Amino acid sequence: MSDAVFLLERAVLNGLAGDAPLPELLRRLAEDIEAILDDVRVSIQRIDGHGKLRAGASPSLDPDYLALIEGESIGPKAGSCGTAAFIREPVVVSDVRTDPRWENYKTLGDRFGFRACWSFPVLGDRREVLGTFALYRAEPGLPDAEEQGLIARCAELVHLIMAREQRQAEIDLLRRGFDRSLVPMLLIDDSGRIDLANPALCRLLGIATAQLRGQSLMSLIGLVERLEVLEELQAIIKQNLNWHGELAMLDADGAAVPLDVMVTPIGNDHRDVAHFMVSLTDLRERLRAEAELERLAFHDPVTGLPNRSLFEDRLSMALATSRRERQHGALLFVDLDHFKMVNDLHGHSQGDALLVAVADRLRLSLREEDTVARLGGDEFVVLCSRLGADPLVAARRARMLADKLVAELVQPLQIRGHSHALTASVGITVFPKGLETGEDLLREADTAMYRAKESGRNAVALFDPQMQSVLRERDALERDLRQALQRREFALHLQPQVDQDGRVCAAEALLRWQHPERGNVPPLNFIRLAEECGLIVPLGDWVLEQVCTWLARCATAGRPLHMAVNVSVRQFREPNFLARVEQILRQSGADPLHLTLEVTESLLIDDAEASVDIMSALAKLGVRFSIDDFGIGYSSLSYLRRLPLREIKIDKSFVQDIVDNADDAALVQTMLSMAKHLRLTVVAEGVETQAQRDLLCQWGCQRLQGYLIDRPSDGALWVERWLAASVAAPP
Ligand SMILES: Nc1nc2c(ncn2[C@@H]2O[C@H](COP(=O)(O)O[C@H]3[C@@H](O)[C@H](n4cnc5c(=O)[nH]c(N)nc54)O[C@@H]3COP(=O)(O)O)[C@@H](O)[C@H]2O)c(=O)[nH]1
Repeated sequence: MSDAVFLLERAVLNGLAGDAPLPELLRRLAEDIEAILDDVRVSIQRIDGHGKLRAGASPSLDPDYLALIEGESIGPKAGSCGTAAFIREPVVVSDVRTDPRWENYKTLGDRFGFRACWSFPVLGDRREVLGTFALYRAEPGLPDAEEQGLIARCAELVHLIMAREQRQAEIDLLRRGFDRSLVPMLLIDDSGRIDLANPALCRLLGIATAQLRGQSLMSLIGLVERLEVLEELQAIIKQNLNWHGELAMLDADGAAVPLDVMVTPIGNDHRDVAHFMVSLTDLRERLRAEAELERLAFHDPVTGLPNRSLFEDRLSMALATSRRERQHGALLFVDLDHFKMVNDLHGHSQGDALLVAVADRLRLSLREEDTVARLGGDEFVVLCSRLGADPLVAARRARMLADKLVAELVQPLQIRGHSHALTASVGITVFPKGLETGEDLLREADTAMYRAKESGRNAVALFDPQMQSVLRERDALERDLRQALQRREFALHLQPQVDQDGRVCAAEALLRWQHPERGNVPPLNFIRLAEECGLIVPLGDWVLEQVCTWLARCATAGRPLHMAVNVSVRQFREPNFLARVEQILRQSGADPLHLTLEVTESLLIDDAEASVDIMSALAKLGVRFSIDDFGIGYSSLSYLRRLPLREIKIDKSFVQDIVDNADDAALVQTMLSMAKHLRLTVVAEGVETQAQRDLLCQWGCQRLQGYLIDRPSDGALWVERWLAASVAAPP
């Protein structure tokens, strides 16, 4: 018998080595066992994933019997095989007629000619049940000792066959998963050679599987990272650890593909690391999205230039570097002159296109290491580092650069069929000076830029320490200004306007600030500041309320009079300006026909459409509009025609020289003739001499205002005098 067993084993091992299919191996084994043992019928069954008995190899059992037990569930009373599979122990039944485990099948023995059935579970590597190996005997009884030995050995052979099959199935499943996975994967050996690469990886790199197999993983990694990766891999081989990191691999065209990489060492049973599983995630999309998010967060959407937040970051870095390196840099604040006019005249998309062109010009005029950013609107800033160790040299270089930028911007720009001639005002500040912050520098450059604007635009101004004290003074003035309204430090003066016969036809309200320490602060020193910090809005309301109260008082007293109030652009642009004027008129009881609002030409430059609407609404109520300081700003006849204007005021700078300067005389005459054509009343302001008055009257100027007639004086007293009829009224 032992020879027979030996032959049996050899046959099975040969079959396994020869890759014979499982059904054939099982069938051959069953036949060989039946040939060795007398009067036995062999049954080998498999257990499927649902715990059901499935046919394996049963060469001599009745096919009808096999059909009956096919698909039977395993359980505690499921015959010898079903029970053995269930309890994972041999079930040796000497007589199926009487054994309780055959209770449900007891007639089958007689019907198919067997009485004894000895069954052995076949367990897998993880002690899972793979199948059963059973011997049926026609007579009742138990196996003798020799048979038991043979049966145990045969059960092991069945185990070998089934376990190999199971392993193969698992390998096939894993391989299919590896091949079909969308995650790019590689299997490399401990020398870094690629054993397997799945199609997802081949697609990612554009390299065929055959080309990848046997290639070194290092050859796919960029040169720069190669050494680092090699060291890391050696470390994980030693320590048998996972590695997770990011690196770039080269695709078929040699382009670097950024990847998230997970390397898992695969040890064998002896815990020796022989292979590594490498799974990869393509990071391109994520990096693109991150880059886009960053671009949106730190760049201006119109020009693509860095925005304020990125610029402030670079500025503080540049400041720190300059201090460390004892070098000087400069910050240039570039503001386009009258840019709003482009938006108003040509629309916002033209304005945007112009901003893009300006950004390009600025970029092209600078060194690569310089930064140009857009802070918003028509404001650009330029940051230049390393302009020299000497602050004076740095200032000179910054000035040269600013002159170059101004000259560049003045060159006409052709945009969508329009030629734009821009000018810009540039403020410069050099750094470092002391312990100033980036915010301080921006304020300094801004202040210098305003200096440039004041000097007539299209100019460059350098911030100097003197400006610093101006800045400090400005801050102090702003603090005082904020308290001045509550402390009732403001007063309103009135200055009369007369007709050619010297009769008073109106009075202009002029604001005065009586500061307890500063004394009389002239409007020119605080109106712009009040505009910048928004205080002009409550202040303007207060002026309007005061004037309307006087208007109502004069009308009620039977001495009605026109009064003119200066309205600043900031005040006019308040969303509720129209409603506020209506409310003040209503509450005071003043007649709108007696109120004139003096606006400046800049109101017509910035957002003219909105101005037209508000002015028209107020004009419908009867309020008159006058263009103040006419002639010094941007005058466009087309605007004048579209606005509900009643009056223009010729600026005193023209009036003062009409006697001696032929050009100014000609200009004033032109203004008068234009006003006549447009049927507008003209008020000449700043009339100081009789000669000026005579000329103006001779040229047809209807109204005059100036020190010659009367100086501005306390409004309340002036009104009292007017009511007492001691001021001449028109007939
Ligand atoms: N938004 C507001 N602006 C106001 C208000 N009150 C005044 N202002 C503006 O401040 C500017 C300066 O005003 P002021 O110092 O009062 O100067 C005015 C007159 O005093 C001055 N003037 C008048 N006659 C003569 C003259 O013969 N010679 C001479 N050298 N100056 C003279 O001119 C100024 C007239 O102002 P305006 O007609 O408005 O131009 C001034 O621009 C005001 O707009 C306010 O309440 N709100």
